[in-house]
Amino acid sequence: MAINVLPDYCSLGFIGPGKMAESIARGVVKSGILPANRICTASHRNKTREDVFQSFGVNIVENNKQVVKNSTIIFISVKPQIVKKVLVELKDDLNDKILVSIAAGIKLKDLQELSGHDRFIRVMPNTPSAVGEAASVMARGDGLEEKDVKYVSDILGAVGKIWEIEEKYFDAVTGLSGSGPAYIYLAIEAMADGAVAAGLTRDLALNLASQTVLGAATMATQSGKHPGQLKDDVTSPAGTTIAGVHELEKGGFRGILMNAVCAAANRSRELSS
Ligand SMILES: NC(=O)C1=CN([C@@H]2O[C@H](COP(=O)(O)OP(=O)(O)OC[C@H]3O[C@@H](n4cnc5c(N)ncnc54)[C@H](OP(=O)(O)O)[C@@H]3O)[C@@H](O)[C@H]2O)C=CC1
Ligand SMILES: O=C(O)[C@@H]1CCC=N1
Repeated sequence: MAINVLPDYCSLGFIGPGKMAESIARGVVKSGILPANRICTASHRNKTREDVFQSFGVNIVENNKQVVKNSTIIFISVKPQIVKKVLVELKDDLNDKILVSIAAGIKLKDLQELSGHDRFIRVMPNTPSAVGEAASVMARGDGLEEKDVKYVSDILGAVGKIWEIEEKYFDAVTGLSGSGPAYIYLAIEAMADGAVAAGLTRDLALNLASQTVLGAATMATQSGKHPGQLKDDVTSPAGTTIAGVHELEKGGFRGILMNAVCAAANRSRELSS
């Protein structure tokens, strides 16, 4: 897919040099939509985070206010509990900047009220942004021009897939795609553990488990078949797979995954109250 390179006057800043900011910044640089020298963040307390961002060319500036000054598009990438503090701190410097909040649970209405700024887009990304495979959603605030939304959409489109949705669905999305990579990492680790128990080396087991998840996800997105059909295609009568599926069903695998998504969605709801 061709990437729309952002215009020269666009630059990107991250308030909060954490894991999610790093994933987006890495994906952006990898995609070529914006060079690393037009991205900045400020280190907070941890020098290691500074080193991580600098290792792929991102500028480290003195403080959050400097991030705002240097950037046309600013990602608020601190923990939800810190959002209020940074917005109050930056309130007087925001002017015509485009703000993007990725904080779980914090509503557009509150972001706008806390900052006195209405050019806000709320996004729920996920960490596969780092490798160009994010699943992100966005909802726009009141004061944005169409071109502002397009810049943000182009950035998120460069690091994966992006859907614009109604804000009321954000908690469910957070429980699914925001938190979901962690569920899958657990599954990869556990499948590899099973294979190690069955005699494989750890290295081969992890490689096979990861590639199996990648292959299955690619089938689910590209084959046009329902996941139930894809599962049926793997399960031969009286074969190995149905024996494994039976164990998963006895353990309540599907119910557990549903509960995990609902629990994370509920936690997102709690963060907004
Ligand atoms: N991780 C994920 O997969 C996803 C996260 N999100 C959202 O992204 C946001 C960040 O999460 P995540 O990256 O995991 O968290 P991290 O803890 O990795 O990142 C938060 C960063 O903000 C820094 N920070 C704290 N206070 C300030 C401050 N006053 N000014 C500037 N920086 C500050 C922290 O520094 P220090 O540690 O030194 O305090 C840390 O580097 C959250 O709101 C989360 O809901 C959304 C989708 C997915
Ligand atoms: O765990 C969290 O709160 C964040 C939001 C979604 C993924 N990570």
